Amino acid sequence: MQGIWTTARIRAAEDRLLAVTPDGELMRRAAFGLATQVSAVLAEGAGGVSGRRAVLLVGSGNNGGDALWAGAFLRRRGVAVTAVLLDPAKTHAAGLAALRRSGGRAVSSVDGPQWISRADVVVDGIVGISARGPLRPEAARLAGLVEAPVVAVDLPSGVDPDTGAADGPHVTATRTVTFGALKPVHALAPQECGEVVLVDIGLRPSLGEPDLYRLEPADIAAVWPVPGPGDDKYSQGVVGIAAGSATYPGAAVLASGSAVQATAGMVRYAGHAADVVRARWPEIVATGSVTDAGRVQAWVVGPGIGTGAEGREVLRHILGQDVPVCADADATTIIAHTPEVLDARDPDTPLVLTPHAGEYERLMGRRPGVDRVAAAREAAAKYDAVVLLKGHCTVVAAPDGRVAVNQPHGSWLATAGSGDVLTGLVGSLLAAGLDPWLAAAAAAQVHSLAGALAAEDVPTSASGLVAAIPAALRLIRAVA
Ligand SMILES: NC(=O)C1=CN([C@@H]2O[C@H](COP(=O)(O)OP(=O)(O)OC[C@H]3O[C@@H](n4cnc5c(N)ncnc54)[C@H](O)[C@@H]3O)[C@@H](O)[C@H]2O)[C@@H](O)CC1
Ligand SMILES: [K+]
Repeated sequence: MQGIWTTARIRAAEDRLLAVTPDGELMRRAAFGLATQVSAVLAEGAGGVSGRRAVLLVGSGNNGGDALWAGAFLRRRGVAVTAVLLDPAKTHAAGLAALRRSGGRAVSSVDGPQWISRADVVVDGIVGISARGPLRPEAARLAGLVEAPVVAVDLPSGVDPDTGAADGPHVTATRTVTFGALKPVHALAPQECGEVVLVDIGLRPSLGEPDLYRLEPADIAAVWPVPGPGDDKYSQGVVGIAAGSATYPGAAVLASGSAVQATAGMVRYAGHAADVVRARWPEIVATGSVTDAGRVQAWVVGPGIGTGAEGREVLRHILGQDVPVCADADATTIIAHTPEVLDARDPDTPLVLTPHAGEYERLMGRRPGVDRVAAAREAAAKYDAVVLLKGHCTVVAAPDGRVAVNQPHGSWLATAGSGDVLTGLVGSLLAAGLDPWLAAAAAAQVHSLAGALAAEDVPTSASGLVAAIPAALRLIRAVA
């Protein structure tokens, strides 16, 4: 699993490492890695390195120092380097001296525009992990003039390092070069960061346990259930799907189909869309009611069941079965409006909730806000459940504090019925006995990958998503 650390933890680790490292050594390592990446962007975008023009946007902190030192390294490779100093009196002195010694130029922000307009690459050293809030007006004005590819130092300035919030003027980078460890911004603001490159500066041993995680293909491949020689249809876990209605059978077909595609075990369906489900997926054992569905190892409940008395009874029955439950869509609304249905649940039985922002508001009485990690954690604690908070970057929080952030593959999942597919994936993994946090996080990753594969650069549908699940799993197993 890829670890991610909050800036407070990073700074504490940096302090420990700085105390045992020669002066300036960490910044030198960071700047060298940065210069290598700027050269690569020049080579790709401007067809070469020597003779190309780099402009550094330099703020008052060490982030600007990194940019200046990188500028000195770039000079050695024949790059024409101009530093635009946003706050000349507070510029990192050693970095500026190094740049000047190497033959680089420094100008004030008044002269910035003429250099920015001719740049082949712009290096964003405005602010790093110590800053909060959007770009100040002068930096925002200069950043707004940039047309060349941008390499962000540590993070795109103006984006919040710990929440990824980009709710004011900010830099949007082609590539972000970060040092020592990934910070939350890199997982939570992928569009602003562009490609993220991690430069090792020797920080890892000082860091301790991560604050957040991102599953890598190998993590998913390691836990995704595949049948072994001793398996039969029951031994791999049977998932029950309580979804859809006679009028709206779509949710039932999508959630059930997703479960069929995800794992090799058995899928049972219970509800008013049994005929439609059976016709679309003949391998499913379908009945009209949850009370005669037969034994399952996990339940998916909610999409399209309605929020009235019948839906409430279905949910209450399922929560009382002592098997893991993924409660989605209408089930979330029922829980929000009549939390006493949760009394039917044995507290030791895993529950996964999968709210989008609107359902989150119903559950918690407030919008998730900019700190989506904190929002998911709070809901997980309140409901003693794994909470999968949907969004461009899905956040999965467990009641024990573990948080995973999903890496999106485009925005193809913004399509009707996409959530039903995700629920089916979560349910089939719960039935296979996965840890519920891992099940939700792995399902979210496979879901977004399936979306990208189904779309292939043109919009897809939820049905396309269901069809692409095997391809997503094949790809994950291939790259793991
Ligand atoms: N500490 C270390 O060991 C290392 C730090 N490194 C670099 O140092 C950076 C952190 O440096 P600093 O702690 O000096 O902080 P920053 O470079 O993030 O700059 C903070 C400064 O920016 C100003 N500022 C705050 N908010 C602002 C805003 N919204 N707009 C404009 N200016 C604002 C403040 O005056 C503050 O002095 C990292 O991001 C990384 O780039 C790297 O060199 C690796 C090693
Ligand atoms: K920056």
